[in-house]
Amino acid sequence: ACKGQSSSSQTGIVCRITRPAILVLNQETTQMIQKAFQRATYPDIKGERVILFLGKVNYGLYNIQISNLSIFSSQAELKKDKSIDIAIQNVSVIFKGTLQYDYNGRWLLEVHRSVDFEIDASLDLQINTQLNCNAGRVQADTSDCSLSFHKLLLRLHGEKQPGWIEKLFTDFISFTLKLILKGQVCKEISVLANIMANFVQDKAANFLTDGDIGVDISLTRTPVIKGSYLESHHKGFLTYKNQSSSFQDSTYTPNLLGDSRMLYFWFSDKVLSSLAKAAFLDKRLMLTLTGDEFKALLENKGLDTTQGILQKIFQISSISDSQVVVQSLTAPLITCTLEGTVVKSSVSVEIQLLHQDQAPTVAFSFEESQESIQDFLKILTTMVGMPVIISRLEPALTTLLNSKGLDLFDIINPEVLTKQGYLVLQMDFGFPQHLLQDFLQTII
Ligand SMILES: CCc1cc(Oc2ccnc(N(Cc3cccc(OC(F)(F)C(F)F)c3)C[C@@H](O)C(F)(F)F)n2)ccc1Cl
Repeated sequence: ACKGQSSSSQTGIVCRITRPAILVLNQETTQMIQKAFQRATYPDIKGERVILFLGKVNYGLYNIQISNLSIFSSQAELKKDKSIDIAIQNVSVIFKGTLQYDYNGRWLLEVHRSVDFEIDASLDLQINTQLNCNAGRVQADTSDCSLSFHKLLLRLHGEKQPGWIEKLFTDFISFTLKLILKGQVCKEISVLANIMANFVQDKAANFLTDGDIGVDISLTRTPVIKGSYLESHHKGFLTYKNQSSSFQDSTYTPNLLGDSRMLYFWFSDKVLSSLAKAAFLDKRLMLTLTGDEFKALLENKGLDTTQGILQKIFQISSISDSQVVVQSLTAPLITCTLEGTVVKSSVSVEIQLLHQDQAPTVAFSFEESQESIQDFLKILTTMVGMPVIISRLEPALTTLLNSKGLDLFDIINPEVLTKQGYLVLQMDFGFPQHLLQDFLQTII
């Protein structure tokens, strides 16, 4: 998936992240950079130089470790059709280690010295991240990563050291050290960026999976970066029992979404319909009410159970040993319109009598074909059926999404808008402080 331009007729879901969201996510940048510096390893720096009056000197900086790190500020901005540019100012880091050097002194006396040092560095980082598509997954490319140093000072512990060391450090060692720092830190940034991209991809796929029902969120094109937003385009195809089904003609165009809210999700209603179809195939679209529940529902909707057809239903048996089974007979068809979401499905309602020692028997069954009770069915459906279904569906979906960790996210003022052929979710979010911390702890 993804090579070359979009086969946008295959796009079922679009995720848009706008500049306000980038600013919130940028607050997490410093933690990521700190993690990159901590993960980086700093190899020993060895060399030999001929020093005036001393002859050949062998030196080495060993066991270079970070002893502390602070980051002043960072900015992130979206560069149209190019990258997400992250600038980090005033990273100040102190390295500790041991400097060892030896040379042949006067009268061929061998001199071996080992002295602890601190290197005090302060630098800026510039990371221009490109988002690519690799086998249908988002890939972050942070190879355009540069460090610029304001300060790089060597401090030696113990008694006053000879001046030539300072010069050696300034003229040679610091050059090598800058190269090592750039190479190691930028490598770790790239590793972390791709760990994050994989985490989001896998977590997103998990969000959209329950049992045998899943959504194929492979990218259908390289993520798009504009001045005020970035967005990813996903197939949105249904996978049910590991079989994938596709659909055509989704009509996504960028002007369907705004850029004032932090997060937008565009869903073609074909995605919703295929999910409803999977739920139907998975025998999830059925509801069983006890006779008492059913009666109470009718009564608190003001229906008189002592008249007409209801009277017939409730007189035949002691209501407590009966149940009402409501189920879809066909896969529901979901379409989105300006007025709202329309669900078309034929449904059967059966009133069954429960018996001690045998399977329930059907006392009444309603299907939309019966003329005589058409009006009654209409009333029953709108006044009782729909509210009951919705009142069961909401907690079920909430439980499902919370079981995936949605409740970890601080979602602000979410809105659901339906238009002809698609549905838009738009929201702001607060990034939960601990979420990234907990995640970074899991990365060694
Ligand atoms: C769960 C949201 C979602 C993610 C999808 O798939 C992917 C895959 C890779 N990246 C993304 N991005 C969008 C996005 C926005 C908000 C949260 C989110 O994931 C998550 F945080 F909720 C969790 F799953 F980790 C993913 C990012 C993509 O847009 C970008 F920026 F990389 F280009 N989405 C497809 C549909 C839906 Cl509804």
